[in-house]
Amino acid sequence: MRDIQNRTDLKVIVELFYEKLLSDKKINHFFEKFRDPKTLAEHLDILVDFWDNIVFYSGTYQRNAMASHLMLHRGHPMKPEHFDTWLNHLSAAIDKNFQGDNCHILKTRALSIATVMRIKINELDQNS
Ligand code: HEM
Repeated sequence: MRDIQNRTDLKVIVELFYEKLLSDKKINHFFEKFRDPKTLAEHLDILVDFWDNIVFYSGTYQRNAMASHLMLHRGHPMKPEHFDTWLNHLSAAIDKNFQGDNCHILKTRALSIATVMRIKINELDQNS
């Protein structure tokens, strides 16, 4: 198996990742709007930009992912088990087709961003 090399590879990963998220009852209530193919396609393009920026320093993602999730949490509370499920599906989607340093970078960054997100959500809950 080869390593993640470009945006096409990242697209393969996010497509499989979202198939997994949408078919898992433990987490799919967050993702219902992405059952619409056009909404999903637009979102996956944003995710490819996000990971392209992290793995290949492309400068393609200039939005605020943290703020989106803090807003999401108000309507759909994000619990520790949701983060575990999310991370497990991401790892599985990578491992299906790829292995190597870039896979490791992507997984490590996902875990560290998820950890910061959980801390910020916790702070938000304590201050409300
Ligand atoms: C429990 C875990 C998570 C859930 C349930 C979740 C769910 C979602 C949902 C529903 C959206 C769409 C928000 C919207 O457009 O209204 C979204 C966007 C996004 N998520 Fe997550 N997420 C989780 C964790 C993460 C983590 C850990 C990362 C990064 C490592 C991440 C990266 C992103 C990015 C980049 C977007 C696009 C934000 C934008 O529009 O710029 N997510 N997420």
